[in-house]
Amino acid sequence: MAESLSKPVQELIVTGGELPEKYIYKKGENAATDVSYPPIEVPVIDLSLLASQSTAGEEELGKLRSALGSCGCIQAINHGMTASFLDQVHEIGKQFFALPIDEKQKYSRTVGDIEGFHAADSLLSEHQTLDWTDRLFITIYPEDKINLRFWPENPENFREILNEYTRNLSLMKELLLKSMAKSLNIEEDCFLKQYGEGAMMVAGFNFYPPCPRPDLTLGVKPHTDAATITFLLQDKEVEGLQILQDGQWFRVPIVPQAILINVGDQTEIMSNGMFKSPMHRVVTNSERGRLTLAVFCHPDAKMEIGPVEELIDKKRPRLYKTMKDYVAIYLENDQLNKRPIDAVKI
Ligand SMILES: O=C(O)CCC(=O)C(=O)O
Ligand SMILES: [Fe+2]
Repeated sequence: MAESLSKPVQELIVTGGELPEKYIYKKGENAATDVSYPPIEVPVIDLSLLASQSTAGEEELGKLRSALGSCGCIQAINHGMTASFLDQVHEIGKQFFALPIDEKQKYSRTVGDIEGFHAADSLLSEHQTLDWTDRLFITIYPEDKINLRFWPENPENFREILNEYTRNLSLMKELLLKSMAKSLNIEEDCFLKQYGEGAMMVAGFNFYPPCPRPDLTLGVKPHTDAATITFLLQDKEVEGLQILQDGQWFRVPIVPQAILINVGDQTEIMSNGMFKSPMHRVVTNSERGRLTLAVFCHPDAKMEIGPVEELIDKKRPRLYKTMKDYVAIYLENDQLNKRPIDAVKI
């Protein structure tokens, strides 16, 4: 079936609580029928300590290693951004989705594009269940890959705030990738070396409108991220993210002013499985809209990525192949409903 773009969820008119069929998870699938999932305690990491040479710094590296090797995510604090700045980042997303549809559609994705405003899924197969979310997807780094045609001019400060946020995340990305390597006792540039000149950061603003039947839908279906790492600015007031651990779903509580950072498939590959790319999903709720901003970091698609040699030995044989453009492999397998990382396992 050829790709066809679906209607923004915000524009669906739901009468009498009847959802369009293609948003409904059939019984026995993964519908979120219970909102009282247990919380998962995501380790809180103080980024200002990671850079220090002190004992506290060493301890923080140990915490980082154990967190990324188990649940695959951390809540990062002391990242250098103020609470009011993070509120502004959140606000530009909220204001964009509150615009009339005609205004948002000026930035619409067209068939074949990756960037732009769109309903989260475009229908690729007749059997696919659609996510209850609308998205604005834009490349934010490096400058020469930015396509301003997809960058809203409304709200007025959108571009300025997003650029400032990008500058902060670029620094955090470097600190984290170095700290991750240091925590494994390997040379600190090991992961960064696989990045190359054309490394990219892509921002996905997700808006989840209230849904009259949270028991039948998902905001985002279960997936792992293709990225090396993902920075997630959660909604300050509305929960929704869940992580799968040992076959059970846990909700991720909101930690005010923290940035949730999770490992993506490309870090699981480069670390030869030492760090885990967590399976996660988003549930919907009937009362309040939810706005999040996920920023995905990707190495240059032309670079070869693969397990770092120092992390391969007799006890820990190589788990993944070496490849170029993992994102393309990811998309291809995801569309076939296959778990992408399995395609590059040895
Ligand atoms: O909105 C969220 O909490 C998570 C979104 C997500 O998993 C994604 O965009 O990949
Ligand atoms: Fe994700």
